[in-house]
Amino acid sequence: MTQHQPGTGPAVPPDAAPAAATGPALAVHGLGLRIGGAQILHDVTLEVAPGEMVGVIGPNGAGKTTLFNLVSGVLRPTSGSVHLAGRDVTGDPVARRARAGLGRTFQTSSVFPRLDVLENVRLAAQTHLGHGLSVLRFPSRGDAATRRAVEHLTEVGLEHRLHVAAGDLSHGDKRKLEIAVLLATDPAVILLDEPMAGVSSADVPGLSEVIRRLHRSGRTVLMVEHHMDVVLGLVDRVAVMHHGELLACDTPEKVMSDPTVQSAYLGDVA
Ligand SMILES: Nc1ncnc2c1ncn2[C@@H]1O[C@H](COP(=O)(O)OP(=O)(O)OP(=O)(O)O)[C@@H](O)[C@H]1O
Repeated sequence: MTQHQPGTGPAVPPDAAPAAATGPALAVHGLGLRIGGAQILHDVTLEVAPGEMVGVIGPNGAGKTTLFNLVSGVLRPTSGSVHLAGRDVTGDPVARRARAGLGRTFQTSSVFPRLDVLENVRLAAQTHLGHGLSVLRFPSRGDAATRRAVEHLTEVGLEHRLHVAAGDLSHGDKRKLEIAVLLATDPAVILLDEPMAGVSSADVPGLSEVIRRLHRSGRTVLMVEHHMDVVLGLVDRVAVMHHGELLACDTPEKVMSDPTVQSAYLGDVA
């Protein structure tokens, strides 16, 4: 098994924190968000170890997206902190967190539909390597960005679709492409925001396998996903949100046998 070493790519971001050998890759402590009179998120504490995959589940409105937005920097918490590899990034905007190694996919597709599959990933690789964001560069197969793009497209199983327009891919393949785009930026921690959203049931097993491979390659992943069977079959631990709080975080087996969690899903918890 290849162990991914975050930040060892050719272009190490100048403000990237050195990986803490023993500490969590991602830690949120006492995280809260209050908007007006409403406490949207309340005192969430969660740590994700390097190489660990944690799923975040919960009923609609539980606070999963809010947690992701606070971790990625889209929202600023009104209490608590976010640390990446031991570095406090609570006050950092999205771009700075991204440079520090936090990569995120979104619920809605974020690829360039008219560019082909290879170009989409090559652009991300080119930018990460410091070569700028231009489709007008004339890549050759030996080009570092192109090689990197092909490598990541192979990792997600799209190596046979390099010259298909991204807009012509199925939802499942678009999600794989988004993951390849993310990998091209060499993220230390990957946030997957509902990767199965809009994906046909026929595409779910293939996409699940891609996510499983991400995990097996040693990457650190935090994933929000509504498909419980998908989450429970993939992750090391599952965090259950309810009414803006973290109800439980443990192995899938322990969490699913927890009476509080069962009540939350049956709607019994106040
Ligand atoms: N900007 C905001 N202002 C007021 N309320 C908000 C705001 N953002 C989110 N909320 C509320 O906070 C709660 C949590 O929302 P959030 O979108 O995080 O839940 P979720 O678990 O991701 O739900 P879903 O599974 O439906 O996507 C919801 O009740 C939502 O209406």
